[in-house]
Amino acid sequence: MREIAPGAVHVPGWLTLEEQQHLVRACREWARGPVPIRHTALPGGGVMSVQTVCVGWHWQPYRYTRLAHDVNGRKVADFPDWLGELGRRALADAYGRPGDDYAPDTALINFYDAQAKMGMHQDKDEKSDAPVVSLSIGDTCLFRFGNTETRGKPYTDVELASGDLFVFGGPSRLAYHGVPKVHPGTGDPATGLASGRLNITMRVTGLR
Ligand SMILES: O=C(O)CCC(=O)C(=O)O
Ligand SMILES: [Fe+2]
Repeated sequence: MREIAPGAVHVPGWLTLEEQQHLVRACREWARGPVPIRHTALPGGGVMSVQTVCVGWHWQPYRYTRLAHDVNGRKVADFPDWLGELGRRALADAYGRPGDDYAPDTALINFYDAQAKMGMHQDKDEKSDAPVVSLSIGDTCLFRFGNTETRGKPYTDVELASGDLFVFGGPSRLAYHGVPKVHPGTGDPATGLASGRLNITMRVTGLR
């Protein structure tokens, strides 16, 4: 366990292999629908290189909706209780305090192939300051965790490997972060993911 910045904690190897396998199966199911995984279209006309599917609430730049207007208009899958339970355990382990009051209501599941990246951004479309819980499975990536003021330095580069937990909340909740690189072929196919990287972030939207 390492504190990267105040409120930002990296816990390597947090998920068991069985938990990773369970998450891979769940993500594969969500990727099929009711709202299929897609490269999110950006307002400027571009598309994201990662592929994303959401549960609980659908995220499209730059808001959450119940219906996926930018995909097929359908309602995304419900946020399952077991995922919230995993989120509470993650928070408790990362922060060393009870996570009982943490009630994530959305998860974004990102799939990165060998070329995919994510630019420096803030997770700021949530109307709650509750922490973000991030789980990684598959290929290791370079995760860049910065500051709340600018996309640039100072930042800390962290390698996120399969099974790693990263939590950011408190003074780090609005820190810029991104994924400049995925290291292809570094994941263990025993997770059920033959190639690429999965990242699952749980959040509290603050919406109802
Ligand atoms: O893939 C990651 O580790 C980060 C994903 C992320 O920042 C996001 O979905 O907002
Ligand atoms: Fe993010």
